Parts: sequence; structure tokens; C-alpha cells
Amino acid sequence: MQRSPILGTRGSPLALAQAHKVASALEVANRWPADFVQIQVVETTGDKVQDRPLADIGGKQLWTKELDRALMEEEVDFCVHSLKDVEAIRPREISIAAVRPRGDVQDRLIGADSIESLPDGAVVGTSSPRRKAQLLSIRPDLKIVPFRGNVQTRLAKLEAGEVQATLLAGAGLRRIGMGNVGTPIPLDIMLPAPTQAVIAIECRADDALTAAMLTIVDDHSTQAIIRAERAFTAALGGSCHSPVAALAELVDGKIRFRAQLLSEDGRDQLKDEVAFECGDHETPRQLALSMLEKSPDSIRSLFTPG
Ligand SMILES: NCc1[nH]cc(CCC(=O)O)c1CC(=O)O
Repeated sequence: MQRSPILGTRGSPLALAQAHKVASALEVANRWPADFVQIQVVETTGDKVQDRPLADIGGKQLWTKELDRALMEEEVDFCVHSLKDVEAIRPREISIAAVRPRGDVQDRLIGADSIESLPDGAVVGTSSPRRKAQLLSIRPDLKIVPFRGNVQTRLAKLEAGEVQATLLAGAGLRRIGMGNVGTPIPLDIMLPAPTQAVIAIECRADDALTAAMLTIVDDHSTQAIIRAERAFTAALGGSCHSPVAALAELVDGKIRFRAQLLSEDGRDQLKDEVAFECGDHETPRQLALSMLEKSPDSIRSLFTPG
């Protein structure tokens, strides 16, 4: 590549940390000089609107629309995203060219040592329907309040006493140098969001040169895992209102897949687990459909299976 490639990213500290990680990986793999990759910040609707629950303003496009536009108009060559924030079905013109090795998949509780030790009726801040439902399923007494802003803002609100506790992804905390903050919650209590802890790099589907350049930093095991998790969520037809958790892991060359669907109040829930070969997208799809079929209305009404 003659000129510096241009990387598009959101401007939050977490997004910038991820962008710098990807830029360094590319520079090392291609033997480019340090800072050869240009980082261009693109503000998204999700960044601009901080005072309302995301579910009220729209779907996950909140984090992708402006970056997609910058990519399609060739202002940037590729975009770096937290894959968790990227909708399961993407425009045909854009493809995931590479994913980085998955980070810490566990969520952390901040403000208390454990969920059990939170005082009766404690106020917990989270805007994630999944985390809310998972908490309420074991602690129906808790008061869950909407809690937005970037990771630093949320920690400052917690410090100021707005809430007693909050939950954040271990992966995000580690990436911004706060790997020692909070207590990891066991996976059997809090299964992560599909594709949590995965950084994805997207480029224009017709840009074979950039795609080939990005392949160097692609992690094949993580690809297999996220393809299974995205096949599952695409079949569910969930939105950001939908409390859903899923985790694919490579065990002895096969995929171990755990999933959980919950009602918004956490009173109803379904858990299931299957194992299948890498590259099998039909089994996670069927799992999604069969879980929905078994679900009560309180869960099924939150999805639009396809
Ligand atoms: N919704 C914001 C967001 N998007 C990705 C992460 C964490 C990092 C990741 O999952 O890759 C976070 C913060 C959080 O959930 O604590």
C-alpha cells in the first residue's frame, strides 16, 4: 500500500484504545513504521445522544450508521468496532474482514463484592436489558436504573453515589487499562452478550486490496466463534430491547455453545447448550428457533425470528 491506510472509529476512550490496538497490530504485521495507520474519529448518533435510553432512539445502527457512511464514501478504508455493538445483519456492501482474538468474556460487578452481597433493594445502574434481566432473575428486589455514558462517565457516576453498583465488560475495562476494576461474575450467573469482547474490522465488500491487507491480523478461532454467535442472533431477530446472552467456545476443535433468553423482568428464562462443528451455522440457527418455540410470550414477544 502506497499511502497510509485510514482507520475509522468512534471517539470514546474505549473505541480509541481498540483502534490503536488494531493499528499497532497492522503496523507490526506489515512492517510499517509506528503510527503509519491514520486514525480518523467519526462521531455516531449513539455518542451524541447521551440522555435517553438507546432503545428509544433506535437500534444498534446508532453505533454504525455514520461509520458506514464514512466507509462507503471512501473517507476511511476500514472501521474498527466492538462487535457487540454491531447489528447481526449488515448492509451487503460492508463485510467483516477480520476479528482480533477474543478478550475477557466475563462481566464485572463494580461497587460490591458479589451480587448476593448487595443490600436489599439496592440501586444498580445498567442500560443493558440482558444484564438487567440476569440480575433480576436472581435478585428480584434490586432496583435497576438506566445508566449510560462511556466507561469513565459511568464509573464517575458510581463514585458520586448515583447508584450502588454497576456492571461492565471485563474486556472493555482491560482495554482502557482498568483490568483490576470490579469483580468478575461467574459465567453461569451472567453469560455475556453475543460477540462480547471481540473487536471487528470492517471494510467495503468490493475492496479486495484492503480485505487482503486486513486478513493478516484476522484470528481464525475467533471467526468461527463469532459466526456461530451471529447466526444465533440473526435467527432470533432480537433488537436492543431483547435480553439475550450467548457464548461459543472452542473445546477440542468443536464449538460449545451456551445461550440464554430472558423476559425483561428476569422472571422467565430459558437456558440451553449444544455442541457442533466449526462452520456449522444451521445448528445455532435451529437452537434459536427451538428456544423461541419453547419460550413463554413474555420472552417470545421480544423477538422477530427470521
Ligand atoms: N455498549 C458499550 C460497549 N461495547 C463494548 C463494550 C465492552 C467491550 C467488548 O465487549 O468488546 C462496551 C462496554 C461494556 O459493555 O462494558
